[in-house]
Amino acid sequence: MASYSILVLPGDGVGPEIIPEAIKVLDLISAHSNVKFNYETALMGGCSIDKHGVALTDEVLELAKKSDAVLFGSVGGPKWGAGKVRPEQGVLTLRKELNAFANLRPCRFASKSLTDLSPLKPSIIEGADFMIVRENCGGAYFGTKIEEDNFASDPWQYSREEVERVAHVAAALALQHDPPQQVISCDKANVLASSRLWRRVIKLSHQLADSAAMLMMKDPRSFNGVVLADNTWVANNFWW
Ligand SMILES: CC(C)[C@H](C(=O)O)[C@@H](O)C(=O)O
Repeated sequence: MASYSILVLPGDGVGPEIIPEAIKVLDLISAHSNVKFNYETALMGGCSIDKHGVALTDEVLELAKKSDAVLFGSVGGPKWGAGKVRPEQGVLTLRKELNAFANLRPCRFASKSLTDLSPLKPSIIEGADFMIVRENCGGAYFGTKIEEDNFASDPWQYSREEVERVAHVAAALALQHDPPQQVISCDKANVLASSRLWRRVIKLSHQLADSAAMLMMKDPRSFNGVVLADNTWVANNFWW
């Protein structure tokens, strides 16, 4: 029987509520297959700040590196604010240190009965089924920041290699379907140099992010397939 170690980081807020449900699903998979999961639980985020003064301790980072997978809930909350030590530092460090450069965010309804819960009308949202592939280790989140009293900067940078590797993930997902699904790359190439690099590297169909966001609300089914976007506001704001 194959056995995998999973580091469980429930985090803050809704995390401790949803993670036990996710573990029930994993246990069910385990009960019906030849796979066994071994869980170890640790702190990350605001709960770690409360106990250790940092969002992610070196010990937990080491555990994450040694594990086969990390199951993470959520971090942050008004209690911790946006001071020098922030819960979000935990998840950003994990993404970078584990090189988790492709963040998959599905947009689909597991059951038709759930469409009534959407803020969009069922007639608009029914049948929407796309996967947002968010680049997860670059862009303005990770450039070397300058933070002074009267000046601040977050360089929004990408290398060709960073764009290529996430584009390969998007393409691999699209190619799992027969015929292959469309891949739409969303950017701000009318303003950002880094977006124009994306367009030079990725020869696909492109959409400006602002019009894409509007179309996603108006006609989400037209995005069915794979939607690729960079790490910063583009993909983060598509997540609804
Ligand atoms: C917790 C935070 C750093 C994170 C992000 O902005 O990437 C979250 O909002 C998300 O979208 O996964």
